[in-house]
Amino acid sequence: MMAQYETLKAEAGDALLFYRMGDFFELFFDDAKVAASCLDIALTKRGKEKGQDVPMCGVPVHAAESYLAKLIRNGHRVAIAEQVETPAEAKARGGSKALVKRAIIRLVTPGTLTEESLLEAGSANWLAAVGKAGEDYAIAAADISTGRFELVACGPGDLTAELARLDAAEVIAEDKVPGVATGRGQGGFDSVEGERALKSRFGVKTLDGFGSPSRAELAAAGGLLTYLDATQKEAASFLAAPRRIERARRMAIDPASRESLELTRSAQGGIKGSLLHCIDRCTTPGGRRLLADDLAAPLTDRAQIEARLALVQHFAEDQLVREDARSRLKAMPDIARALGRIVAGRHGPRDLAQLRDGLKAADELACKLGEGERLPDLLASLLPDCGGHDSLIDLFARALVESPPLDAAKGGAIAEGFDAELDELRAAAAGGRKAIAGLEAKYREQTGIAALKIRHNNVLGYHIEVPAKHAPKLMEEDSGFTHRQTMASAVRFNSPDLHEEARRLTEAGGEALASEQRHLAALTDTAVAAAPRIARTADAIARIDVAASHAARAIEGGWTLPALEDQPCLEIEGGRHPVVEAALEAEGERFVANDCALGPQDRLWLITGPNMGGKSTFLRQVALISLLAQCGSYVPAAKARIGIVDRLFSRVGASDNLARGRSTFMVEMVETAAILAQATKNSLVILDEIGRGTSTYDGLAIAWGVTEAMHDDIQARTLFATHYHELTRLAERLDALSLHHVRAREYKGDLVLLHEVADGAADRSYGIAVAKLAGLPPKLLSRAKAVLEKLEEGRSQTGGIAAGLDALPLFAAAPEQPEADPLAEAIDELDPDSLTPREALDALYRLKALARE
Ligand SMILES: Nc1ncnc2c1ncn2[C@@H]1O[C@H](COP(=O)(O)OP(=O)(O)OP(=O)(O)O)[C@@H](O)[C@H]1O
Repeated sequence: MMAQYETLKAEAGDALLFYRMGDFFELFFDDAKVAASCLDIALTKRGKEKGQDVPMCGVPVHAAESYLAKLIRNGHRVAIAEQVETPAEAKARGGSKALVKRAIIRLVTPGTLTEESLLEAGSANWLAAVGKAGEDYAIAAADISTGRFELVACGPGDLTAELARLDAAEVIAEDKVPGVATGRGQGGFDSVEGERALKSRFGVKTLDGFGSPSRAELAAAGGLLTYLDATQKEAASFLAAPRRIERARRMAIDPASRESLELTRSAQGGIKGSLLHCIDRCTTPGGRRLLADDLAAPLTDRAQIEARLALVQHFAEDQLVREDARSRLKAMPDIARALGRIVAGRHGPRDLAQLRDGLKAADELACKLGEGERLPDLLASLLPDCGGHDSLIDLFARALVESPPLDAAKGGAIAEGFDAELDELRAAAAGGRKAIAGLEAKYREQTGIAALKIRHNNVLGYHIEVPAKHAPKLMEEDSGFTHRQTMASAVRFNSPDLHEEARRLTEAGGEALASEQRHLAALTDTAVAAAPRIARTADAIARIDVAASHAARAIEGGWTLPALEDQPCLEIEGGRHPVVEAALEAEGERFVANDCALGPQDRLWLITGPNMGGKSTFLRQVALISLLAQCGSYVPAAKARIGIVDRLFSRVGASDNLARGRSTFMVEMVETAAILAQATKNSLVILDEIGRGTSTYDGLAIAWGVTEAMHDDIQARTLFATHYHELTRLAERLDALSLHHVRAREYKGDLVLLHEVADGAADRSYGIAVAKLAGLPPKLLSRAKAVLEKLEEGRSQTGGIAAGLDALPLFAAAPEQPEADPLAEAIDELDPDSLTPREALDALYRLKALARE
């Protein structure tokens, strides 16, 4: 057995090996130690290897899924080694000592799950493979729980952003990829292999239909498909045809910006407190997954965005349509995930019934939605995808009982009347059960033992059981009963009649079960054959759900339909931060709405004001409103006109993140450098106190430089919140920069924060007033005030830290013209092709002389 174990373990590599032994999966050696501590189960030992105890632990097969879930969540991969023959087969093959054959039937990894219990209903579960060809990178991503398959080409610099968008459960690559934590794949990361694998999986002769993927994309697809084959073994995995994602048609958001805007996860790491949680009013898990996708990748194509918005408007403006659609959606099963399990062969009869019910509901929803007049184009294009499954629905409706069992093992999934032969077998089995009940009554009467029972167990099958004290009667030779087993308090018997009835019953039952299995297999085949179409239906339903969710959220929050523009403008009236507003509402407080107006003439807002005044909130709300609009959602504002944003950057100064122990001044600078390198005229940049994580002089100098660069070179729409009041001097010189502040008032010695954004710079910083709000001791505060007065006195005498800046040649930011270089000019004038050897030698002497000068 150990030899067999070693072979399988070698195949499993770094995955934990679940070695099937009877009703348990056992783990040995280091695997056992790792699993026992992760699962908090007992570590025991079994036998010896080279004189040492062999550590062992095990989990029962029937409960294996929950243990698997825990291991996977903790970052482990698990190889499942099953018995692939029965002990009887092993005996027949190799005698009584023969070892049952085992084989790894699946490698369970975070990115290749299909089981309901191992997945989160509302999030996609991506496996991403990184491919490379020359300097080009690409990602092939698959979610086999729903069949989605994407190819994305990207440069080395965009890779992390793209992986952050996917938020993959597992990332694999052939070699280490800079800046990305990846697992080892199973090879196949080359374009030739990728092309072959794609062609063979989708049965096509050319890849033109998939938009002719690049070499890097093919390499990624090759690695991905090889990994799926290696982990899924014999089981199929469902993949729709690959979709090539054009990055240019999505808003680029780098990982740091995603984090700082808390799009799909809050700063604490949970979904609560994130934008996604705040806007999600989806009623289906598929809708919820698509909403998360949409938020992670807002569009940049105006027509596409407007098409989505028109669908939301359709639902927003008609309460009846919206509510009817939402209540229908709410009752729909998750057909995408059911399909994933069916194709993988890890399903039960209930999954087939989910398809039946889901597809029927989808069809009915489509009919209902189709009744409306003047349907939005997007809806008109989605409706046909919702239907077309009539024959499958009809077949499944006839074949399956209303609510079939999870598991096919005990039968009872196929409906009565579907197959006359099956009905007969079932009737025979039922007759058998009745006959046995009749026998029980008959024997009680015959023996006069009221406590006589006919029971069933796996060892004896059907048998007669009487309390021990009555046993002698049945033991008599001519009693007609045969003794089978004596226990402490009861004795068990058989009888020829019972034996005969039991045989008939078992036979009929067994045949009925086999017949059910055949029907279920045929239904499964039908579903698998229709998989691509069913997946399209699931996609269409998800899109409808997302639109209805946006509409419901908009009505709930009084949101508005944004207008989109191709020019880089950004005009928001009465904008609100949806997450902060919801948090305030929960405490019975009111959010103060604010306006923002950025355009080519006024594209950089410098915002000052007291701590806690609402600067960060304002910055983020502007970013979130733009992002929501480009996802195709209404926005929390009274009015919004949004010029399409190609890239969104959000940076928070170092000290804001120090609590999490992640950000340092260095990271802040690296990120600022990234913005300067990547932002364009059409980007939206949000800088929250950049430069404050270092000494005042250095910080101000950097903030100053960044402001100038954003204004003069990048020219992106920018909001910059800062405590460096000295920066406000830039307003005099930079045309497209304007000053704003969050308002505060001191009332009877206390600070009142108004959270209103107003024009002009803040008059003072109110730092000490905020410290008072925070409850610093009065003695300390009066000392701080005294120090401040001294400092301010000093500032008025010397001009403060920004003294001397007025003398700075601000507009000499461009490097000065270098002095003319006669030597370079002389070399430049030479035309080597037209020189004779003699002239060339002369030229050389001339140049040497020039160099000496
Ligand atoms: N528009 C608003 N209406 C009502 N309350 C608000 C508003 N904006 C912010 N607040 C409240 O003020 C708190 C602080 O806001 P925020 O973090 O944006 O301030 P800040 O000016 O960036 O502060 P700091 O300079 O210390 O980082 C928020 O948590 C919120 O409770």
